[in-house]
Amino acid sequence: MIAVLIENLSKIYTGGNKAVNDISLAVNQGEVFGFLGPNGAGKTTTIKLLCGMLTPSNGSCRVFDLDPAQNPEKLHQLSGVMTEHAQMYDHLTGLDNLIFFGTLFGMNMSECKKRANALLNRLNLTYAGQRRLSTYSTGMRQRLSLARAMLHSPKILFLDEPTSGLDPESAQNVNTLIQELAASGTTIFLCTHQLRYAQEICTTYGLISEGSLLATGNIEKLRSMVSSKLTVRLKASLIPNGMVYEKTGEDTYNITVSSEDEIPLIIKGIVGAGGDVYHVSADQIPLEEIYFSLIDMNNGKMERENL
Ligand SMILES: Nc1ncnc2c1ncn2[C@@H]1O[C@H](COP(=O)(O)OP(=O)(O)OP(=O)(O)O)[C@@H](O)[C@H]1O
Repeated sequence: MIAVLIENLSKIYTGGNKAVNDISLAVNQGEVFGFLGPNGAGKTTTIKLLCGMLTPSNGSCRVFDLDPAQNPEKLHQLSGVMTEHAQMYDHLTGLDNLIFFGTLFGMNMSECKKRANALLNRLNLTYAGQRRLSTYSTGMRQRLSLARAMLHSPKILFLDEPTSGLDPESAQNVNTLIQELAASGTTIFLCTHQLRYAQEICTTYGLISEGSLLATGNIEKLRSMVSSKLTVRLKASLIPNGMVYEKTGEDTYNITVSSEDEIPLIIKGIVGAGGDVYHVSADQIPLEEIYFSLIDMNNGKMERENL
C-alpha cells in the first residue's frame, strides 16, 4: 500500500522563493524513508505540505490517499509530526504536556495517562515526567516531542531531524524505536543530515537539493547512479602476476572490482597460484559518499546549464 504519493509538487513562498520544485515520489507503507538534502533544500517545506500546514502552489500530495489540504482533521488522526520547533507548554510537566495533547487527539484520560507513561518510559524520560518542561534540556525536549508525535499510535510519522541534539546513546535508542515502529507497519518519513544514522535505519531514500529531487530508491539504486565499484580488502600470502592491486601493508592488498561476482575469481586466482587467503572483505560506497557525489553531480550540471 502506498503511504505517501507526491506528484509534480511545487511550493513557491510569497516573495517568489521556489522551495519545492516539481517533485514526484512514492513511499510504501512500513518503509523508513530518508529524505536527505542540504540546508534549505526544501525538506521541511515538503513535510509541511504533507501535513496540511502549507498548500501546494502546483501538483499534489496524498497521505494514505487523503489530500492533506482537504482533509486536515482525518490526516491528523493518522499521522504524527515531530519538528525541531514543536509547540509544547513550558509551564506544564512533561507528563501533563503529553496528557494535554493526547486529549486533543480524542483519547480518554486513562488511555492518555497509560500511553504517556509508557512513552516516557520507552524514551528514558520517566524520571522527568513530573518536571516542568522549562527545566528540560534540548535532548529531553526532543524526546518528549517524539513521544507527543507517537501518542495516538499514528500510521505515519513525519520526523524532522529526530536525533539532532541527542547524545549518541539517546540517538541510538530513538533509531531502535524507529526500526521497531517500521517493523510493526508504521511508515516513517524522516528528514535528516545525519547520514550514518540514516544508512542504519532507512529502507529507501529521496535526495533533494535546491527544491529538486535528485534521486530516489534504495541504497543499491542510489549507489548504481554514482559508481558500482567495490574495494576488496585481502590478506593473502601472494598476489598472482597480472592481478592489479594496491599494497596496503604486509600481506594486505586492496583490489577494485566492478561487482561481487569477481571476488570468487580473485580467491581462485590466488589459491591456484599456490597462495593462501587469510581475510577477505568488500567495502561498498557508504551513503555519505553517495550523497556528496550526487550533490556534486547536480551542482556540476547546474553550472554547465548556466554557462
Ligand atoms: N516561510 C517561508 N517564507 C519564505 N521562504 C521560506 C519560508 N520557509 C522556508 N523558506 C525557504 O524555502 C527554502 C527551503 O526551506 P526548508 O526549510 O524547506 O529547507 P530544509 O531542507 O528543511 O532546510 P534545513 O535542513 O536547513 O532545515 C529555503 O530557501 C528557505 O529559506
